[in-house]
Amino acid sequence: MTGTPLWQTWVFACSVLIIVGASFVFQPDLTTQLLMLVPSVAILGLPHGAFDLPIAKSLWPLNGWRGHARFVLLYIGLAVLLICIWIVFPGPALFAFLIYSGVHFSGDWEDTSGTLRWTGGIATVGAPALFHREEVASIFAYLAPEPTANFAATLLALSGAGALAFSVALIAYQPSLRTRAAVEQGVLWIAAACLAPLVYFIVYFCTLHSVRHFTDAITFIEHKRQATRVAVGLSIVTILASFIGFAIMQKLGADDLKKSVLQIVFIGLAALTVPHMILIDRFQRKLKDRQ
Ligand SMILES: CC1=C(/C=C/C(C)=C/C=C/C(C)=C/C=O)C(C)(C)CCC1
Ligand SMILES: [Fe+2]
Repeated sequence: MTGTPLWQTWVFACSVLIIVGASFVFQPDLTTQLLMLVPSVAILGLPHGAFDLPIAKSLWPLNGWRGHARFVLLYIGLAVLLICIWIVFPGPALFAFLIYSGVHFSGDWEDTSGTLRWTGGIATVGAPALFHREEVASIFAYLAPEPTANFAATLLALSGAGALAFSVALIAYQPSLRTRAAVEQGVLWIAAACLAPLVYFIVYFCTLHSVRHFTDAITFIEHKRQATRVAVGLSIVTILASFIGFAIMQKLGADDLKKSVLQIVFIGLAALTVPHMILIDRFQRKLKDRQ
């Protein structure tokens, strides 16, 4: 976005530096990565989704409680529909989710040249697959049949390689592209290379994507206090629910249960992010029209 504050780049770069430093002494296994993922996304990631209702209000007139209820029902209904679609067609659903996520994340570099915007979008999902293809494939295998999961991870790795080569060439030959976006994407690649895929995702999602969305949303929505209270409340409920869920999971120690909890976390996240992505993309278009 035009006038994106520079402190956001610093927050991201410093977070990556600290986490990469910490990863030399502590390399978490998948269960620990999940234990880190849920509260981090709840504390730093979800608030950007919790602003969706006020954002919707700035886009459409949601009159009275009926208007609000209609929006919430549509939002949750769409998420439930997507969970059903995922259960019936897990393979195509995973592909659609990855493509839509890349498009959504490319919005983080909306104020930059078209090409760097797209290399950034592809890098967000392709970079971890390029360096840790096997690990990404095994996470995807919780979400879709194994051959599809493998294929998706390989395709992501190839797209990541393409995006990396293309952006390096672009930045080398076009000095005008040596912008803040180029620095952020460089940091993103370092994070993806050095960190486990989920840890990389936590750092990118929480300290760049979410911070950027959150700052834009808070600038434009009305009733900031009320919206912030809803966002904090939602995060607290999610944190409590996830801790209780994990405590039960650890106690029971059942392998199948662990798998189903993983599926609930990822498919639930995927389903909730689709109505969020549609809304945010509309919101970003509106912001662009205003400028
Ligand atoms: C599961 C998974 C990945 C993809 C996550 C995605 C695609 C998340 C999208 C979230 C969205 C779109 C949030 C919107 O605000 C990675 C990074 C490849 C690493 C391996 C595990
Ligand atoms: Fe988002």
